[in-house]
Amino acid sequence: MSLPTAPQKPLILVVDDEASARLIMTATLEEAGFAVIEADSVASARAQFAQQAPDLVILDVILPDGNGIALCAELRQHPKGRDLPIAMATGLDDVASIQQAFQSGATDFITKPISWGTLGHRVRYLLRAHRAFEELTLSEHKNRALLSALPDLLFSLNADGVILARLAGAQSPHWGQWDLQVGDRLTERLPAPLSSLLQPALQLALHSQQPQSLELTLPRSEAGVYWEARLIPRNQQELLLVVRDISRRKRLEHQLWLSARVFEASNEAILITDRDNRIISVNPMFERLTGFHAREVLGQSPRLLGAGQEHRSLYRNLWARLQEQGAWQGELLDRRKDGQEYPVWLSINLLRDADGQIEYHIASFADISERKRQEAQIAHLAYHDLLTGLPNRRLLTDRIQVALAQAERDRDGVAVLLIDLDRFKTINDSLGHDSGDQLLQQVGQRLLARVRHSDTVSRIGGDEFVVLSPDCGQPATAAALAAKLLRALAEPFDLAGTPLIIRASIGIALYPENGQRPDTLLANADAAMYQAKANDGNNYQFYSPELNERNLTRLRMELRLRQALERQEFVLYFQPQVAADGGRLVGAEALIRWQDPVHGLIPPGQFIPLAEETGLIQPIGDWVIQEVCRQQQRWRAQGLELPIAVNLSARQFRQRSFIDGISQALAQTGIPPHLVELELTESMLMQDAQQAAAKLNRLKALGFRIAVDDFGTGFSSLNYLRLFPIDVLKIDQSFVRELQEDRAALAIIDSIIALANALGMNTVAEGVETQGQRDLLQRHGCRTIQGYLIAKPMPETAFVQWLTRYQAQSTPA
Ligand SMILES: Nc1nc2c(ncn2[C@@H]2O[C@@H]3COP(=O)(O)O[C@H]4[C@@H](O)[C@H](n5cnc6c(=O)[nH]c(N)nc65)O[C@@H]4COP(=O)(O)O[C@H]3[C@H]2O)c(=O)[nH]1
Repeated sequence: MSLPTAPQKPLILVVDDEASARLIMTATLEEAGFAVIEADSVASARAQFAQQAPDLVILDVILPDGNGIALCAELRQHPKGRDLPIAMATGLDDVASIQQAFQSGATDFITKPISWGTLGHRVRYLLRAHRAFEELTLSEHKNRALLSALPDLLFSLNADGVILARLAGAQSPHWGQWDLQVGDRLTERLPAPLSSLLQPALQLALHSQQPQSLELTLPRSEAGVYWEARLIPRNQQELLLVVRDISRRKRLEHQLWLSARVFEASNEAILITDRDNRIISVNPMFERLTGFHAREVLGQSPRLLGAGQEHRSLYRNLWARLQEQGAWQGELLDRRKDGQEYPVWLSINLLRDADGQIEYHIASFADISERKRQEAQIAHLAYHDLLTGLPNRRLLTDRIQVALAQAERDRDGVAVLLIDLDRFKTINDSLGHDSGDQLLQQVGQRLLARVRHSDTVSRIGGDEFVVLSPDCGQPATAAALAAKLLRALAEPFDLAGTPLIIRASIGIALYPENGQRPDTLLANADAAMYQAKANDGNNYQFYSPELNERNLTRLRMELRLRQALERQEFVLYFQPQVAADGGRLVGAEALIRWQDPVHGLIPPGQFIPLAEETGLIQPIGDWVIQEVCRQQQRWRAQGLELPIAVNLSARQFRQRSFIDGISQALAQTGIPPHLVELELTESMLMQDAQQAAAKLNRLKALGFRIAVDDFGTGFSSLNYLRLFPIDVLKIDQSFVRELQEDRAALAIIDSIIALANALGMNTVAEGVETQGQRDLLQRHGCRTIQGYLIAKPMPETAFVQWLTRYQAQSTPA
C-alpha cells in the first residue's frame, strides 16, 4: 500500500535578468503556494525548461542574451511547451511587445510594474484557465473519437433539408454512392423512395420538436438493405439526422419470424425440452397430434407421450446416440391423450451451450400410421394379385423356391399345376369385364377350398392360376389333384344370379423330373397346359420334353412374326369374285401371305392364329387395311374401280379405335368406303351381339360394305342376324365342296340363299372349283362365286394380267 502523497505545487519558471525582480517574484509566488525556479538568461531558461518541465513560464521581454518573445516562440515549438501557459512581462505601454508576444504564442501578459498583490491570483487564474482548456481539448478529442467511431451517419440539416455538416459516420457503401456534401439538399440527392419518406418526417420533427424515427429501404432493395433514420430537432431551424444500417437486425428479425412461422406451421409436432428434459415449448401440431394442450405438458417429461411398450434397450441406445452424435432418428410407438396408440417417426437434436453442456433437446415427430399402412399395402400388392388377393407370380416363385429346397432335403417331389380357363375370353367379352372379374375371384376361392393348407393357390395373370403342391411328387397324386380341381371348376358358378359353367385345362410339371427351378417348372407346366387346350380343353396333361419342343417352335414363330412386321415381309394376294351368271368381275378378296426370306411364302392359316393369340394381329390387320387402300389408289389411278373384301380378326374388330383407324386410312388415301368390304365371321358377331351391332351400324353409316365369312359353320341366331346391317353372306367352302355329293349340303346352301334373299343380302360362294359346282350354285340362285375355277389368289401384277386376259376372253370380239 502506498502512502498518499502531498499534492505537488505547480512549478513556475521565472525568467528575468534583474535579480531583484526575480527575488520579489519568487518570494511572492512561493508565498502564494507555488514552487519557483529561476533563469536570468535565454540560455539558462532553455536549460531549466528542458530539465524541470515547469507548469507555467513568466518571461521578461528583454534578456541579456536574447529576446523573451523569440524564446516564447521557441518554447512553443518544444513538445512540452505547445500548450504551456506563458505569460510575457511587458511594460504597460509596450503595445508593440504585447502584440508580438501574442503572435509568438504567449498566453497572457503581465504589465510592469508588477502588481505583487495580485500576481499570485493572476498565475493561479492562468493555470486554472490552462487546465480548463486542456480538459476541453481532451473532451473535444474524446467527442471526435466517439463520433468517428460511430457506425451511424450523422448530419446536421436545416429546415429545408440542406446538409449543414456531416458530423459522423463512415459513409455507408450505399449512402456513399449518392455523394452527399455539405450544402446539398438531402431530398434532391437521395433516390425518390427515400426522400419522399424523409421529407414529411423532417417537417414533422421540426414542427413538433419531437424526434422522428422511420425505416427506409429501396424498392426491391439490393441485397435487402434497410436503414433506420432518426430526425432529432435541435431548434426550430436545425435538426440532426442519424442514419443507421439496420439490415443485419432486419435479417435476424426476419429469420426469427420465419423460424417462428416454421415452428407454428410445421406439419410435424415439435417439442423442446430443457437440459433436465422437461418440456418447455410445443407447437400447435403437437397439440393436434397428441391431443394434449400445451399447458398440460409444459414442465413434464416427454415420457408421458410414449405408449410404454418400447424395449428399454431402445431408449438406452437413443440416449447413447444422442450424447455421442447430438442427434437420433427412429420409430417409436406413442400414445395420444385419449389412449390411442400410434407409430411416430421421431428426430431428436441436442443444442449445447458455449461450454458444451446440453441446453435443449429439440424433438420433431410425425404420425406414420398412414405411411405404414400404405407400406404394408404396397408390400401386399407387390406379392398379391389385386383382383383375387391370391399370391402373385413373385410370391409364387418364392414359395416354389422354398418348396424345392425343402423337397431336396426330404428327397421328396413338388407338383406345379397351371390352370387356364377354357374360352375365358369369350365369357369375358360376352358377359362383360365385371362378370369376368367375379368369375376369376370365384375360381380363386374354389381352388383355395379344394387344396391343402400347405398348398399355394396363385393367380399369375389373366385367367391363369397355379397350384403349388409341395410333397406331391408322385404323378398319381398330382393327377388326382388335377382331376379334383377340374371337377371343382366344372360345378356351375353363380355370377349375380346368372349360372355359368366353365371348363379348364391343366398342365402339370413335377419336380425334380420336369425342372429344378421355379421358372422352368412354370414354363413346362404352361407347355403342358397348351397341350391340354389342344386336346379340346377340360383335361389335364403332364409335361413331356416333346411338348417343350412344340412350345419353343411357337415362341420362335412369334419372334419371327414380329420381325416380319418390322421388315415388311407381308404381301397381299387378290382373288377375284365374279357374277355367277355371265362372269362379270364384281370384286376381289384380299388375302394375306407372309413372304418369309427363308421358308418362302407362308399361308395365313399358319400364322394368323398365332398372331391372334399374341395380339400381333392388330398391327398386322392395320397394315392390311392400309395396304388395301394403297392398292385401291394405284388401281383407281389406272381406271380400275373394284370393291375389295378384307378379312377382319376378332381382336382387330374389338379394338376401340378400329373405326377411327379404318376411317383415317381411307380418308388419307381418298378411297370411298363402298370400295371396301369388311368380312367378319359369325362368331365375331355373336360374341357380343349388342356391341357388334352398334359397331357395324356405325361402319355401315360410314358407307362400308359388310360381309359374313364362312357362313353356315357357326351358330348364328337367325333372330340376331336381322339386327346386323349385312350386305353379303359368304357360303363356306365346305358346303360348296360337298354340294354335288351331299344333298344336305345343297339344302343348307339353299336355305342360306333364301335367307339372304329374304333379308336383301347378296351371296358369295367360296371355294368353287368345278364348273358343275358353279352351274348348280347359279341354278340355286347364288349370285357371286369365288374359287380356283375362276382364279387362285394372285399377287397384284398377276391379278392385273389375269384381269386383262379375263376381260379379253369374256368380251365378244
Ligand atoms: N381349296 C380351295 N381353297 C380356296 C379356293 N378359293 C379360295 N380358297 C382359299 O380359301 C380361303 C378363303 O379365305 P377365308 O375363308 O376368308 O379364310 C382366310 C381368312 O380367314 C384368313 N385370312 C387371310 N387373309 C387374312 C387377313 O388379311 N386378315 C385376317 N384376319 N385373316 C386373313 O386366312 C384364311 C385362309 O386364307 P387362305 O389360305 O388365303 O385361303 C383362302 C383362299 O386361298 C378354292 O377354290 N379351293
